[in-house]
Amino acid sequence: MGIWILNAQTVASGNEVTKQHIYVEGQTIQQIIEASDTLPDTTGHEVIDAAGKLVTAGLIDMHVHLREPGFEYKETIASGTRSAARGGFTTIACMPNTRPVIDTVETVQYVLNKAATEGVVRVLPYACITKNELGRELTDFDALKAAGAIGFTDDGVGVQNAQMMKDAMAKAASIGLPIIAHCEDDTLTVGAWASEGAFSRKHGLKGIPNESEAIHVGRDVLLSEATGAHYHVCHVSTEQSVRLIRHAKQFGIKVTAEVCPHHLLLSDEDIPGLDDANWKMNPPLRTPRDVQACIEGVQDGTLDIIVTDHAPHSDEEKAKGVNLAPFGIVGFETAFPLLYTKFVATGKWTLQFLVDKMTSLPAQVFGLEQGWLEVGKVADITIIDLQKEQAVDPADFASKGHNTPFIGWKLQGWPTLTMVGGKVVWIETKE
Ligand SMILES: NC(=O)N[C@@H](CC(=O)O)C(=O)O
Ligand SMILES: [Zn+2]
Ligand SMILES: [Zn+2]
Repeated sequence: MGIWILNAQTVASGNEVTKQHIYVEGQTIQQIIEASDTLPDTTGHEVIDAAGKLVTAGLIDMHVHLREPGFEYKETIASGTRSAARGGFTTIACMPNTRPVIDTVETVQYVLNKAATEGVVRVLPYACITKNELGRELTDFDALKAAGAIGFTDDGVGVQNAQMMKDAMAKAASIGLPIIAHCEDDTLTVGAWASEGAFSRKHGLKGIPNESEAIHVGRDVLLSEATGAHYHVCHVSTEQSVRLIRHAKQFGIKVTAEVCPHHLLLSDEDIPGLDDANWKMNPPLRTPRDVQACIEGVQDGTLDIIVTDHAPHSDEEKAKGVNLAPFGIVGFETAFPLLYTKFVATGKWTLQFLVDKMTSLPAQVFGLEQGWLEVGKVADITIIDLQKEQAVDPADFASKGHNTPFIGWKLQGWPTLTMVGGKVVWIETKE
């Protein structure tokens, strides 16, 4: 007994879709056939009617915060993976800035065990570059890799010391895992939460300058060149970083990069004022010129993939005001609709371009086997209603976090079903 997904609209090329029937048995896609008037014999099988809907490989998000262990009031592996499933994601890579941080074999195993027992999508853990993310001493990369870590990052903070980063890259290169870098020079960002730009000037705030990010990018592409490490840049937000990454790629340096939907869609000039911390995230919303540079970076491949940096915080924390509230916004449940509505429905990107940025390209960058809707591949599948229009309402989120600046945005392209390894883990129920 298997599952037939009938009349699926799958991405052919560009904006073209093909109508296909997909047969899943066990954990695998067993058959994909061109849809004709005669339906396949589905006797004895489960049937999912996908007529009129887009069917893609499950979305992949390589930068998320699940908050467990330690910050279960913000999110758990159970709630975070449900939120991911609702956003159409089937594989997610989680950041180690938990409490305790993920810097030991035991903590990596804790995340993997929780994900296996309580999670509904695939969870790939990153481990810290330095113990406690303090930047003083490298973690045991060999042991962490053996425990299941897929890369190393001190996300939440930048690695301030160049020698430490060089040692980390040399070690990572020797065991074939990437360094995933939150790029921020602390000496340039103290006491600031908004970008240096029209908003910070208007309100007389100290601004976070673009160099605080780009200085690390520049340093680290050189360290990547020197060590041969795969260097992946987190949440790129500035024109200067895009330029440096583009340049490094031209020299054959093994650098890849990610960008978040909010850095492609919002600038500091959109921040409504000083009383809503849902506009506070790290890196901050930059100037319109940076937004444009990030869009161009995505379009020419400088920025390889799109990630959410899903960073849930409690309503109480976010209500503390812009100075005291923590940095971060949720992302799983709005990412695809935002990008589809603002870039594909407007004709700027093709459907194929967006889907690749969220499926096969992250798979390629990180060497994952998921990410393709093909016979013989694992049945991680997302069904999306491109016509359905709905306003963003955080009350609908499966995430414990409601911290989004996109409240009320009318969007199209909402996921309706998510399948992981042949098992439906989320399905839209009609209200
Ligand atoms: N992005 C954020 O604003 N916050 C992240 C940390 C991070 O991604 O640097 C968090 O952990 O809350
Ligand atoms: Zn970060
Ligand atoms: Zn992050």
